[in-house]
Amino acid sequence: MKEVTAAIIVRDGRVLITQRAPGENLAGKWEFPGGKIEAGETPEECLKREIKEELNVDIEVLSFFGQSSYEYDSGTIRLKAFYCRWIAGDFSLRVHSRLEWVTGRELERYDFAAADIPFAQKLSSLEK
Ligand SMILES: Nc1nc2c([nH]c(=O)n2[C@H]2C[C@H](O)[C@@H](COP(=O)(O)OP(=O)(O)OP(=O)(O)O)O2)c(=O)[nH]1
Ligand SMILES: [Mg+2]
Repeated sequence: MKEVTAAIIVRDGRVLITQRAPGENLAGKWEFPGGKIEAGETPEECLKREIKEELNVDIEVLSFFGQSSYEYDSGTIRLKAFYCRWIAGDFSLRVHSRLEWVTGRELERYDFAAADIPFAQKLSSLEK
């Protein structure tokens, strides 16, 4: 099982979502940025490293948001999401094709990776 972390970065009432690039697994799907936990890493360490690698910003990991598992054809993943706060740096796209800051209601319009759908639903219900 792949253990993957995802960042729920909220700023001014909007959450950051990113689109997976062409040629990647799940290309074109939207996700909460993050990646696979490496040996010896805590989920929090993984998330800070991944967000720096992928978006070139520093974050603080605040609290656990939720966990989801999904059996893709490519294998089963367990996704752990954390509320995070941007600390420093300008967002730049290093592995994704797009990023958007969206409200809970707007989340419903995006085609999320299957493992992310429960998170998108939870965020949109928190806003209602
Ligand atoms: N980062 C991330 N991955 C997700 C999400 N939802 C989801 O199904 N995945 C899947 C896609 C991948 O098959 C797997 C690992 O994600 P990844 O491709 O971001 O891993 P990584 O950043 O470590 O990248 P790499 O070193 O393998 O290239 O998890 C999500 O919200 N965030
Ligand atoms: Mg990633």
